[in-house]
Amino acid sequence: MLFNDYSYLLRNILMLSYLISCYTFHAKLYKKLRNRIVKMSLLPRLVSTSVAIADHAGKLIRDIMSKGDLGIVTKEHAKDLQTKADRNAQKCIIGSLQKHFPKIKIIGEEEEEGTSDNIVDPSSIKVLDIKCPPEYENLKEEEVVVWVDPLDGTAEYTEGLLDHVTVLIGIATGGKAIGGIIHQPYYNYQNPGSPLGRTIWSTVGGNFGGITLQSPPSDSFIVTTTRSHSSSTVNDAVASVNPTQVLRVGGAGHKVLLLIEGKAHAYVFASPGCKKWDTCAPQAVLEAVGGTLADISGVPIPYDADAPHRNSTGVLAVASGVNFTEVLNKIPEHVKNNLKA
Ligand SMILES: Nc1ncnc2c1ncn2[C@@H]1O[C@H](COP(=O)(O)OS(=O)(=O)O)[C@@H](OP(=O)(O)O)[C@H]1O
Ligand SMILES: [Mg+2]
Ligand SMILES: [Mg+2]
Ligand SMILES: [Mg+2]
Repeated sequence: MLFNDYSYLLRNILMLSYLISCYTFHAKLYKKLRNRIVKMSLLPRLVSTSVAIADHAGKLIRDIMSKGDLGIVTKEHAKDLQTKADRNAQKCIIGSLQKHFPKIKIIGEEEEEGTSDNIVDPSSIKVLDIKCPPEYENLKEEEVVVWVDPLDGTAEYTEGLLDHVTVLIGIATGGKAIGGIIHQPYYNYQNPGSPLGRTIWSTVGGNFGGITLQSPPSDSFIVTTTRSHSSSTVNDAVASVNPTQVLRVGGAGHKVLLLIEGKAHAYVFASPGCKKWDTCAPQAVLEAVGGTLADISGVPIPYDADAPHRNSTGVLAVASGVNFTEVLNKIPEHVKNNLKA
């Protein structure tokens, strides 16, 4: 009896000391990671944090779809949809960015403000090997504008075209896109058993991760454009670059991923419908891999805080290795002028 009491006590002491050592180990590891994050300069810290935030927003988007009640409402017109996933993802992204970077200016697609629930936990932030170009080493929060599209490809989300959906967090300073995060919550959803979702990140002039750059075929010229918002000007612009194939898909994030993975040569959208939160992150990722994104006349898109939200002069982008000027020179003057008017 006495022996049993002792062995019981000993077992509990051993168990307790094991738990304490586990806790101490994890607390030390956590502190070490936090210190590494805190010591990083702003841009890599913002990119690392935004990767965790975008991953979390992606989980919210999948949760809402799996529960089945999308809470769809229309915004400015019948084709302009918003779901509970757009709203919840925006609240999570803005709330988390504000918590970690209180002085940066954040511009999101939806009206929702950041909330304190669903804030990304600091322990989920991984220290990524992000290169900060020397000119941004001393960047301050006050100099940064972050453009957020919490769910790019809402119409496609509601229609079950899930690989068109992305979460976009674009980082800008001095009017230029300098960092981007594109999270694709349903990447691999048609390959059961493979890990679901992926996150691509970049710093312009630095490095990128989460994707393998592939060249598009050299014996064709594949163009990607909108699937839901065509017009005669949109179609004239596409036809003018003599495509061998046209991929009509949703989302600016998704279209730029097609350019990076060698599935399309150019993204041609001669329409004033796309916004800065659609293009900032994709542009930063595309430029980091050697591609180009500008307006339909080749003029750089400005990303300052007071820039108009709408990309009223359209979008033209090419994959790495495709000559932007050659494609631009094929866009007819009437297309460029229609968008300037
Ligand atoms: N007013 C207007 N005119 C022309 N085109 C427009 C307009 N509003 C939105 N769009 C295009 O519709 C697509 C979806 O819009 P958004 O990216 O803003 O929405 S969302 O992020 O998917 O919620 C997107 O195009 P694609 O994703 O390329 O199909 C937008 O560029
Ligand atoms: Mg929208
Ligand atoms: Mg969008
Ligand atoms: Mg959106």
